[in-house]
Amino acid sequence: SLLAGIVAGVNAAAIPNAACAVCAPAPYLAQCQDVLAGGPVAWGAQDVSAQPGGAYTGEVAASMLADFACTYVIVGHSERRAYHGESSGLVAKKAVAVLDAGMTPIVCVGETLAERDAGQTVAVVSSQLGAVLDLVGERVANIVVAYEPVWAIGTGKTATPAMAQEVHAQLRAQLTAKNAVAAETVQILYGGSMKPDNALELMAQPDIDGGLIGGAALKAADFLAILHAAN
Ligand SMILES: O=C[C@H](O)COP(=O)(O)O
Repeated sequence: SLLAGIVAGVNAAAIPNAACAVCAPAPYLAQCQDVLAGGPVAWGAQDVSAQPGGAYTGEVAASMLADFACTYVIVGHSERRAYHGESSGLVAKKAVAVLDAGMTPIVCVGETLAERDAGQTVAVVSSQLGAVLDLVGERVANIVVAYEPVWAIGTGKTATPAMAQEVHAQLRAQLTAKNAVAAETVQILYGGSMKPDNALELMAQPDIDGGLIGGAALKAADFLAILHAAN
């Protein structure tokens, strides 16, 4: 019913200047394909194996996600890094696996509260993004970056637009140093308690190109309100 609500809302009103996708847990991707194929809402996965194939029981290879016509795959979400011990090196391998399978990785970076308080925000996110940039090479144009301060995820605490823009500008500069042409079009999303009432101000920032929405995406009306803010 969530997918149907999103599709109905996207079809009901013109949203010419924004695009959206739903990234679902792997068991629901067939359902995403059934409901969303041929429509304006793309879909993708929340994680992937770094291995392209082989005997890795329980893992979901990028080729399997491609079988369900995923456009996007989130890699390096802070919950994967924190609860599953994923290193930036592993996240980079996952990004490459996604690209190799013809999909777009959404590469998440972000600092913890302790890291921010220690003045390490830029060093942390630069290191996380740098590991990916080192491995994807000239395919940097085909990635999406998501800045998600860990302390803002699911907490109701949102980075102020100025705080978020500061980090986004830093990430843009890092992308520019890698490939100036690609950096102009790589989307940098903000995630962390983005809601209908703060989305417009966040996305008005010059280097915030959209949102990676968690809790607010679980209500179609809120997701659609954020999409209209993006538009
Ligand atoms: O992937 C989404 C992020 O974890 C943001 O979650 P949130 O909007 O519930 O804070």
